Amino acid sequence: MALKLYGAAMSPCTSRVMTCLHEKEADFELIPIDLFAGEHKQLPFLAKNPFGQIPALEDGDLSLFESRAISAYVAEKYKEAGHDLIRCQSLKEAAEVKVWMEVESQQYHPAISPIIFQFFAAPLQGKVPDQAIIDENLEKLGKVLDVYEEKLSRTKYLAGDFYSLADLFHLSFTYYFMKTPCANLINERPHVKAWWEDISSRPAFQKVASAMTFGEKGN
Ligand SMILES: N[C@@H](CCC(=O)N[C@@H](CSO)C(=O)NCC(=O)O)C(=O)O
Repeated sequence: MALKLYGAAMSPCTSRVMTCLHEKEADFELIPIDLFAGEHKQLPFLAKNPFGQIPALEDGDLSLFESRAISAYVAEKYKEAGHDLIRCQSLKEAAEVKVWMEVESQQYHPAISPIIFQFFAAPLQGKVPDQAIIDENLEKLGKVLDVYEEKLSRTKYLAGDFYSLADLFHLSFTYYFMKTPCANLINERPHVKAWWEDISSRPAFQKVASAMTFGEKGN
């Protein structure tokens, strides 16, 4: 039975889950939730995520929210299909994947998401991007990327010489980041730039990126 993913194709958190579903060749249906109409802040959606944020996933009687947890569930459920994202054959490799999934959530995301908000969400609320917030978070993100540059000079991907869920977690917010005037923060770091070009060219993400139209005409 097809999984039901409630969200919006342009939303980076929904795109994170869709990328994982495509890597696992899982059958799913995207059920649009209209953020602009505030559908995510009302029932029935609130019964799927009490925090009123997309995405949420339903798999039979199982209902999940939090894009990273949903992605980890999908990667585990479909571990025999598509690309191995969690390295469950190797305790050590799986542990490295867990480290870098946390690094994305605890170090990378808190620095990059305010920048994405300023460039893509604030204008939708009639505000101009706040340069002080952008600059403060660019400095934080630069420090995180310095760590990535060193690690990626030793391994092709973050957890090792294999693409994993840890790399995948970075795709959707970084995709929008590369559309801002700050893209040089990635491009001026050669190993990070090569990593980004490699992971963002994967077919599973290319399928998702074509619908990630935040900030384009009419959105
Ligand atoms: N930690 C959660 C964050 C979800 C989120 O911010 N969702 C956004 C859209 S994706 O950028 C959202 O629902 N924004 C509307 C709102 O917060 O009201 C996750 O990873 O699923």
